[in-house]
Amino acid sequence: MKGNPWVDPAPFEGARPRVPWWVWLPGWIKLLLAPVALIWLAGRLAVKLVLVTGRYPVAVTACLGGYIGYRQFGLSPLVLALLSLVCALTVWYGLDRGSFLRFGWYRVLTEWRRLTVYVPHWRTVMRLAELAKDSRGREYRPKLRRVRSEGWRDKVRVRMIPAQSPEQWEARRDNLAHSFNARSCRVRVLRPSVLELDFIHSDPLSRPVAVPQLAAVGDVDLKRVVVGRTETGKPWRLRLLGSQVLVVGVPGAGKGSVLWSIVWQLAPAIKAGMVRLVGIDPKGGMELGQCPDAFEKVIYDNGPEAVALLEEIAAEVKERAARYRGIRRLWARGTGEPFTVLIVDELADLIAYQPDRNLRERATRAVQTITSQGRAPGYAVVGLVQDPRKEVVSFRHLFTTRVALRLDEPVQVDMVLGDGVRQRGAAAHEISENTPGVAWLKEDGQREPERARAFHVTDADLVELGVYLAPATVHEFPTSGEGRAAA
Ligand SMILES: Nc1ncnc2c1ncn2[C@@H]1O[C@H](COP(=O)(O)OP(=O)(O)OP(=O)(O)O)[C@@H](O)[C@H]1O
Repeated sequence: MKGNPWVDPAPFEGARPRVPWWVWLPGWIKLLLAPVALIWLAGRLAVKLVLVTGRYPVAVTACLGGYIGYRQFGLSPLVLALLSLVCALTVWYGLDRGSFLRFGWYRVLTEWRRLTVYVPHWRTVMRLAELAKDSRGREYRPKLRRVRSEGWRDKVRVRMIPAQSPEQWEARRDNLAHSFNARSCRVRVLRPSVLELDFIHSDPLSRPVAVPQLAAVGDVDLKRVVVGRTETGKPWRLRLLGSQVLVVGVPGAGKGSVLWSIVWQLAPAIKAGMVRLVGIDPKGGMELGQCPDAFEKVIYDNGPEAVALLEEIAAEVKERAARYRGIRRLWARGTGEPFTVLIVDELADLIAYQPDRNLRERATRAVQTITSQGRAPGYAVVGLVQDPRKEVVSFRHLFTTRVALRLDEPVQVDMVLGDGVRQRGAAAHEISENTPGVAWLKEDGQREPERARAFHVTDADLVELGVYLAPATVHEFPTSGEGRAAA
């Protein structure tokens, strides 16, 4: 026999079976601990049952009610009760659709989506999206908390794992949206380590929002001027008193509708003399010329006249601020002086594209004075811009309310709304061309951006506005002699 027939076996590479620690305890200790373990298990089961009932109240009530009804009364009364329930729900839907959806349908939808979409796929998606982590043989997985469906979106609360940051979730918004069959996903931070994900299924702002009736009396809250509707169905309230507003959007994005929605809502106050509008439209009056009666003064170019108007307002701001000093901190209607809104249709034409350097610098200085000092003495600027580049509006930070309508590039969203706002879901560059007037809004001091659509102010509405604001023509009453002669 040649050589040694013995071959070394390959080293054992299988994982050793992990056995729970209590298996090694002596039998008598196991016996002693058995009742404690049973009580602990029963407690866990009770907690689970409470959680399931809390998460699926409609399903649990329906199943339990159905079962008890069947045991007590039999099948026919149960079918009859079901039919009556369907009739009652139909009547409820017919009488008050809003409350039916909110308190009925969306609750059912919440439970359905939780059960069929989020719970079954949560673990796999977290692992594949690398949002779950393994450390020392233990898996750390983000916890799925409350789910609320509102039809057009699902709000899903999540508890992050230790050492995770919201940015990691923001970087995976698209992955999450596709994994859970949604059109898009937004990430909001609720409190430390708790996030809320919005899974968007449809656009509640796809239809234009009609302007409301013109109010007859002149009581307008200048801190909450309603200029449209937000995607949650609430009014879009724009702050004018104590704020400066910058509206940015590509041509055709609907800047005109934001502008005219503001004027529309201010109309009663303008008529009552509480608000004064001043306008500059460097595009030759294409926009503001549609309803000149709304303005006390309006200039249709970007030349010396427009600059003189800006300087006149800047001087007024300084003069009024000097008078208010030590007396009041913010304009109020009790002062008897009108609140002034300066509307500039294409701000860049005045402060960036103006070829005359002297005029450009004077205009820039005046606009800076009004925006930086006009808050307290009751002056608001509504500046509309197509191009948000830095050199175009170098003092964007002086505008405390920014409105981003449809934009071309993601970087423009950061320029308008500020750094990090796009990551929180404000995708103004993704607004569809088919929904002009839809915008992302951000006010200083408010963390989360909001999505809204301005009222659709049609040409017919502008005619109505013009008639409403036109100075009353006073016809001389015929004297009795003339009256008789005419007769
Ligand atoms: N809120 C809105 N709802 C529905 N349609 C709108 C809305 N706003 C604007 N539109 C429609 O979109 C088109 C472009 O609107 P608009 O002229 O206001 O855009 P713009 O941004 O002012 O454009 P430009 O910069 O060229 O003046 C118009 O046909 C208008 O009817």
